[in-house]
Amino acid sequence: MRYFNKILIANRGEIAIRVMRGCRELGIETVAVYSEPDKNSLHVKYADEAYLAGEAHPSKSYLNKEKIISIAKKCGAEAIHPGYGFLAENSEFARLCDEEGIVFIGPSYKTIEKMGSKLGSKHMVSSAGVPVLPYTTDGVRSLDEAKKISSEIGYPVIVKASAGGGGIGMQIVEDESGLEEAIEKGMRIAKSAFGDETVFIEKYLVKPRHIELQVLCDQQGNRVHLYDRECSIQRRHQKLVEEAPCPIMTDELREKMAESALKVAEVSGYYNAGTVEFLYSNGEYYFMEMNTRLQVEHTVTEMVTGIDLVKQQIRVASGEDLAISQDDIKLHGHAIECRINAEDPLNNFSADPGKIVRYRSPGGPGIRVDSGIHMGYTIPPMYDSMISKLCSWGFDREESINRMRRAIYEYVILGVKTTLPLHHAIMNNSQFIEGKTHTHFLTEEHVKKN
Ligand SMILES: Nc1ncc2cc(-c3cccc4ccccc34)c(N3CC[C@@H](N)C3)nc2n1
Ligand SMILES: [Ca+2]
Repeated sequence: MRYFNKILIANRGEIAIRVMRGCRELGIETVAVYSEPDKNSLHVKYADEAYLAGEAHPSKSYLNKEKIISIAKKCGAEAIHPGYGFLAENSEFARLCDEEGIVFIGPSYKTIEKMGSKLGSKHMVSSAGVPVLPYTTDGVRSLDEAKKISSEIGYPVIVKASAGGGGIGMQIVEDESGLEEAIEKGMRIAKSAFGDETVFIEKYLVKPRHIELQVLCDQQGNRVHLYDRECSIQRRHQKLVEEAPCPIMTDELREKMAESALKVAEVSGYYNAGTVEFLYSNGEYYFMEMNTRLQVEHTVTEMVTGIDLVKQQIRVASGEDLAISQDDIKLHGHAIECRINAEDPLNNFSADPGKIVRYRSPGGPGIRVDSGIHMGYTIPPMYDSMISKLCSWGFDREESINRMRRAIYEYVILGVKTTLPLHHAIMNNSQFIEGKTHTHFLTEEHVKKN
């Protein structure tokens, strides 16, 4: 079954190739869009057709909604897959696609808009009984009110941007004396980063774990979950290592979190693939936000369930019923993903673009490499520094760690500095091996000592 004749992939790098692979397996023609510096990149070579979207700066190319839609219309693409980042969670782009009669492969623009507000989505899910941390339901409107609510919540508290993402603008407040400045700073950053200064306050959890549930819904109200992922090893809110399933998950906790995730999908009228993010601490979990896109780390979920999320996205976007029921989805083994970034971990992770002069990717049992690079490729400086995702699957967590160690040893990328040495250290770190990861794992000295 083809679902569509032609799909335009409005992205670049590894995720553009990943989506094109799903299309190719379904016999669907692929259209790439590219910026000037990307004209010789792999995703352009891989596609059946390719069109120049514009200059290097994303606003002129990968974020140029009108240009992308006009290319889709000109080449007869019936649908657009946005990947992640760029326009993936841009409700205006999804609305424009609807208006032009082009299928946006993702949820409705109304759902994207609803879940884009941290405050709005908290209200919606908490009234449906999904656990959330105590928070200022109407955002912060006055300092006095904020002081009153923060003392009720109990310090430490955290100030967050409602329209925000990726932890931008977050301010931790240890006691009331720091509240006013934190609110002012949070509002200023929220205004400049998201054009919306709304901030809210919630209870701050010290060293929580980041556990997220993958959901997949069709347009007829059928919804399934594809289990959990743990993404606690982050640096400046950039995930570095993700794994499935979560190492500390119990059957009881999983059942409750999956039920909550499906409830979030239900009340938000969600369809297509989505991820519900929770923070976990001391046996309790709390809804954080819902990501209305296919995520970078969808790979580990695919490896432990055997389900191709991109092909399922395409299927439900065409209006078909879900082809799988909850009983069809079984967890098998354990998978880990290491994000390989062209950054220097010993120089504050500063980006290190440049030409790849030696490249050999690993392989063998249980290894998956999703990358957009090749020998001789020059990594451009103006895009995200992630150049490859190294994934390993094992019968259990221990085997998946051993295979990841082997793959890191085999992986040769010369010409740019990368995070490979950091991943080597993490995969040999006793705390990680015991599954005791939390969100401040990387900030603690022990990783550097290894
Ligand atoms: N109420 C409350 N308490 C502790 C938190 C701690 C973090 C956090 C901060 C730094 C690294 C993290 C890694 C995994 C999961 C969470 C974090 C956090 N976020 C939100 C955005 C995400 N990238 C990090 N929100 C938090 N919220
Ligand atoms: Ca998010």
